[in-house]
Amino acid sequence: MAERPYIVGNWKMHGTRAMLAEARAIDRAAERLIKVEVALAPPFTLIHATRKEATLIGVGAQDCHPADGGAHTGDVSAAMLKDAGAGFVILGHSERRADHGEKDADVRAKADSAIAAGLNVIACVGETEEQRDAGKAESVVAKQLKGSLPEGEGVAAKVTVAYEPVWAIGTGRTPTVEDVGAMHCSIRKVLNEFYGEEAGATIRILYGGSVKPDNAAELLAADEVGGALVGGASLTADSFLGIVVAAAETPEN
Ligand SMILES: O=C(CO)COP(=O)(O)O
Repeated sequence: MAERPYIVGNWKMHGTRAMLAEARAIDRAAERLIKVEVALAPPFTLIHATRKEATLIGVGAQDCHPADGGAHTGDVSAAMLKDAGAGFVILGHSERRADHGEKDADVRAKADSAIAAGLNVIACVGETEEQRDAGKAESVVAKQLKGSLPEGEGVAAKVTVAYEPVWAIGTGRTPTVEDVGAMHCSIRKVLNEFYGEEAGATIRILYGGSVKPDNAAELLAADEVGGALVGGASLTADSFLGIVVAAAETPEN
């Protein structure tokens, strides 16, 4: 894979303005770590301020509404995110699927809206522990991809996929490197079928779920892993930069 590894911090529902110091420190270090593409997805309330504090790294959001605007109290449109300084949006995270009942079709509608507004999309997929134990992990993920990825000419260039096994999020447990590689190869096959081989091959597939500085190197070296989507370990510059450094040192895969 020719592209730089992509390391994205998902701050979830964490962070007040005090966290901007972390964003600044991450941004400053990113200047030296040019072999890695670094981004943060803070909560909505910090997007604009993060964009102003951190000028080198990518800044994105964690969700958007599928409509352009209108009577949707409490929601935020893709165009508003763009206006606030976001360059991308994470969609279909398992916490949104669980907390808000988001279905694949909702994720696709949001992705269409985000791309129309000029944002890139990180589309999240992943199986539950029960599904993995039943031997259905790859088929569940393939179905999520086919149902939630945006379609259309030129769209693949705007898409990143994040594989996040639900049982590995925030638990300290991770799949084996072999399992990550097998799943990422299976995702690559689906992407090649869905977008055509040329476009499908360019999409980065991130791994997410309990990525820490001490396990990042081996997870990032797994087959077809193009980076990481990091939750807990992205909340301090120290631990997040530990992962970014591991990515900078990982040979291309
Ligand atoms: O959900 C995640 C990132 O989107 C992963 O979270 P943790 O890194 O805290 O397991």
